[in-house]
Amino acid sequence: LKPPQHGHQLEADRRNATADVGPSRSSHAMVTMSSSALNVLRDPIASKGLSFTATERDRLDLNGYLPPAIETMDQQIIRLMDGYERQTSDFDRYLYLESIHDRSEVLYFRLLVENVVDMMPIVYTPTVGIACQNFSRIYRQPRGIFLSTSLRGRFYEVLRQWPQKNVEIIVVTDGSRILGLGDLGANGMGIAIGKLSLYVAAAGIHPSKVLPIMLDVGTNNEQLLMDPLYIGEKHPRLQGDAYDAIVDEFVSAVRRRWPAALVQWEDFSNDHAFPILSKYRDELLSFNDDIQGTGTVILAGLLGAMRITQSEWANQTIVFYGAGAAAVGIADMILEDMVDKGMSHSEAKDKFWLVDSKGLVTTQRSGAMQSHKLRFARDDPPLPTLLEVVKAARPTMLLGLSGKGGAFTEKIIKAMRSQCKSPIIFALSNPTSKSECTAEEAYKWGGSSTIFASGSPFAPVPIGPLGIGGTQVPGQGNNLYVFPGVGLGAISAKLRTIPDSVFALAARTLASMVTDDELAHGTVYPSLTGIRNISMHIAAAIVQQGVDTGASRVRVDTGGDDGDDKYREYVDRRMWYPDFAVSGAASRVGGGPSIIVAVGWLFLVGVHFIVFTGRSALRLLIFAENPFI
Ligand SMILES: NC(=O)c1ccc[n+]([C@@H]2O[C@H](COP(=O)([O-])OP(=O)(O)OC[C@H]3O[C@@H](n4cnc5c(N)ncnc54)[C@H](O)[C@@H]3O)[C@@H](O)[C@H]2O)c1
Ligand SMILES: O=C(O)C[C@H](O)C(=O)O
Ligand SMILES: [Mg+2]
Repeated sequence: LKPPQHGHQLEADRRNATADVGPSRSSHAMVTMSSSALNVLRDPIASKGLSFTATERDRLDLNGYLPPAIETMDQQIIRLMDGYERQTSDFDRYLYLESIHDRSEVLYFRLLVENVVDMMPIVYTPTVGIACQNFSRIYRQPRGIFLSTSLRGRFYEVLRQWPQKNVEIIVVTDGSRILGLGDLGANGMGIAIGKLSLYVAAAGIHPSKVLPIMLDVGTNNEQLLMDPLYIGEKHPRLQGDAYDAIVDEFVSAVRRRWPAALVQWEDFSNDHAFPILSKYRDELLSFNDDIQGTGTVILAGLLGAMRITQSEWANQTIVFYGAGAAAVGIADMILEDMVDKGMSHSEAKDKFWLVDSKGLVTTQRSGAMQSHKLRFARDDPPLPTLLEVVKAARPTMLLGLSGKGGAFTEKIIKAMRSQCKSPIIFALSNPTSKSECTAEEAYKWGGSSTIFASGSPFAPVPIGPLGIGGTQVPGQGNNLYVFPGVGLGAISAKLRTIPDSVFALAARTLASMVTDDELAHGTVYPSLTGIRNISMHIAAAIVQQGVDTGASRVRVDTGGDDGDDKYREYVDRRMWYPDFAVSGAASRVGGGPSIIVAVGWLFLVGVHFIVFTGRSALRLLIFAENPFI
């Protein structure tokens, strides 16, 4: 995010301004006045825009730099919503919201919190995908940190200069696999920014404590390399030792600068995603969102689906279309849950059928196979197409993680339906254009008892002519339900690392928050309107587990009872709500004066105390001498 300016820094600017050497004495006064006042107005964390009060305007020399109107936050929100509603495309809405983000973090996040269902698809998938594809073209001003090949050896120096001492959450990408859109190089910064918007809006992390980082090691995207407007390093991606050294330098720099911060690895191609996760997960507070966050959210959704069909793992056969980071992350989580619930490892593994671009993932395939796939390879003969796999496996669950839009064709879904009463179909690839099928297609071809979820949102679908059969509400099977709560929990508990048990716990917590009514509509995820509550519950469960197992470095006073509420209160208190009253310039800039006021009060109370006790003592003395007074 933009380097935040703190109250004391703003005050210092005001004082230093008088020492400015201007071209002439008369213009000097003007320059100094305007620069300090404009610093306040242009600081996206401190600025309150038209909500600066008359007193604040006097104190901060803002008079004349703002129009006379003094507005409440709600009035400002009305104006911003009016502008939002005038935008004619989602991409324009994205640009509009980002322009607010750059001017006032508080207003931007208030808009997101109040309009989460409408605005999530704008700042996040699917629109963030368009933003990433065009990131170099829409680039206006700095946000976050670019650690690029040309800065090798200086990463710590760059992080040290970042003005925020207390960064809590870092989302880092190397841009190599942005959603299902492939290698977008430095343009992938848009995804880190989008994820962090959710950390703030959905988990209440303060905007000054989140930091998007782009590890720009080049790109293999020819179009970008040839684009004169491309903002990233214009060379092919570093590989092998050179790549590893960059990641290593990044990790060392973060650990030195912000040892307690959490690092979320985002959208790394799977050749790096798995090795990075296993190399650093025990030495850095970190997790991979695409592997672990996705595994968690999909496990939760499938547990919900089994509540609808009143079945259990023993009754399931699961076909994965795509056998990369996300698919294997999900398979791992399901496998663990199956074993946890009493199945043997081999019994559980037999439930999985993974399909990649070459067909069924099987040990009988010739040539080398990536180790993450090998773990789930079957011993069956090769089957080249998804349709053949569906016919052979007879799945009850079909999960799309291929990045291949439209891959779940009518034939495939109908073949599944002919073998199973309530097909569970999750088309999870992002953005919408990469979804393996639409919600409408899933219900149309799979029947009205189909249970559907998708990575990017789809609108509810009416059932039967004129919707007489009610509506099916597709759930959004997206890691957005998980990473904000996991991050919030990890930093609230001050964990050192994030073990697998945290994700299993997050999945159970999320699954438990789906209501029977939601399930009755075929929705396996709770409504997004409650996302802050969901994040809070996940985080509280993580803190509680951390305290119980000794992994947490905080203590929570539970008052002797089992303490669920106390953990929720503890987390809830940490969550920031976008409001000028608690976070605007007045409270920050007013830090100095309020200390003076507090000291003044203490002084007066002290004087009163001395005078009163002195007077009483005097009276007592006199009374003792003369009992008739
Ligand atoms: N919904 C979510 O929360 C979520 C989370 C993570 C990833 N995803 C989506 O999942 C997709 C894959 O992500 P990933 O990290 O696993 O990528 P990945 O590159 O690691 O895996 C992609 C897999 O799909 C296979 N594949 C590619 N083209 C195919 C084709 N034509 N037919 C069959 N298989 C094909 C590849 O062989 C590979 O196994 C992306 O679109 C991403 O947006 C969604
Ligand atoms: O970014 C998302 O919407 C989900 C996921 O992390 C993805 O890579 O697709
Ligand atoms: Mg991702």
